[in-house]
Amino acid sequence: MSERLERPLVLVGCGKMGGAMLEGWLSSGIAGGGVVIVDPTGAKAFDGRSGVSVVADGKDLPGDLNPEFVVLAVKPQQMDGLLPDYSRFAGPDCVFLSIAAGKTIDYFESHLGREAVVIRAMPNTPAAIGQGITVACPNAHASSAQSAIAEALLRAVGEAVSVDDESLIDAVTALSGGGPAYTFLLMEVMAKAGVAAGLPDDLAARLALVTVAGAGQLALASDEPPATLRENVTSPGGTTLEALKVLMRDGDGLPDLMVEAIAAATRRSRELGAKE
Ligand SMILES: NC(=O)C1=CN([C@@H]2O[C@H](COP(=O)(O)OP(=O)(O)OC[C@H]3O[C@@H](n4cnc5c(N)ncnc54)[C@H](O)[C@@H]3O)[C@@H](O)[C@H]2O)C=CC1
Ligand SMILES: O=C(O)[C@@H]1CCC=N1
Repeated sequence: MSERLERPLVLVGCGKMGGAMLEGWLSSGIAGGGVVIVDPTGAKAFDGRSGVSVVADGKDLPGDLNPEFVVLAVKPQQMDGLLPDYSRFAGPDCVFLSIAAGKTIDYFESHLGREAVVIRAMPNTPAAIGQGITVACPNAHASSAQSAIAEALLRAVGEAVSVDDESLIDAVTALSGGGPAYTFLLMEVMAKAGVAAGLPDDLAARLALVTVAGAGQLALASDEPPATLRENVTSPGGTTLEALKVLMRDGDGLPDLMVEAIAAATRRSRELGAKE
């Protein structure tokens, strides 16, 4: 990887998502200027790691700190209260990279100053094992060099896609941001259905877990689209077809349910953005 930060990266919020991304950045060595974590919990999993320091509050950051990136990874509802502590960094040399659901570029510009360099991104938790996917949208102030470093940061934890149309990020949040939860739910309900069909709990849980994970790996490794891979499992007159008749039923089947679910999450992302 050629892009590397030379000045500090400040990570504001080191919870599930911020921590997952930080793990990838530390193992890739991309944060060449060191990392300062701001988290009231003390980020115990990272405190003491090479190149990492931790403070409990943005007000405790050194006065002469000159970060290259400030990554905002707190809950959207916490953002209003803490942004004033970071507005002093806003300017052409510092990128604010937000992963908060709903919070728009305009929101950050209005709190940090219209000149702030802002990139709104939406990652997902498989970032913890380097298999996430993030979609990012930069504002007009982000230079190509800054966008390239942001992309390198995101690639350190999986795939990264850049879009110019920010309005796409709400649906991205619904699809891939929350997507791991839907997949884990699939594992849970498949296991429960297996138990209902007579399998012991442990065996059903293992079958559901390895089947969903294996199917995902197969889909990633294959040149065929998921629909073809599905058809490959579905023997004419066989067992899978009977299950799919239920799952793909018009009106109350999985396709209609998923459209409704993704629409609900997209709507919620827009609502979170609308709240100041
Ligand atoms: N969990 C997920 O799957 C994803 C979450 N996100 C976004 O990431 C953000 C964080 O979500 P999670 O990591 O799930 O939440 P989390 O609750 O695990 O992490 C939030 C962290 O912020 C810390 N925090 C609270 N107040 C703070 C303050 N004033 N200054 C600094 N740190 C503070 C908390 O101690 C906690 O460690 C949210 O905005 C969410 O929309 C985005 C994509 C996926
Ligand atoms: O549920 C949420 O609001 C966050 C955004 C995507 C995944 N988790």
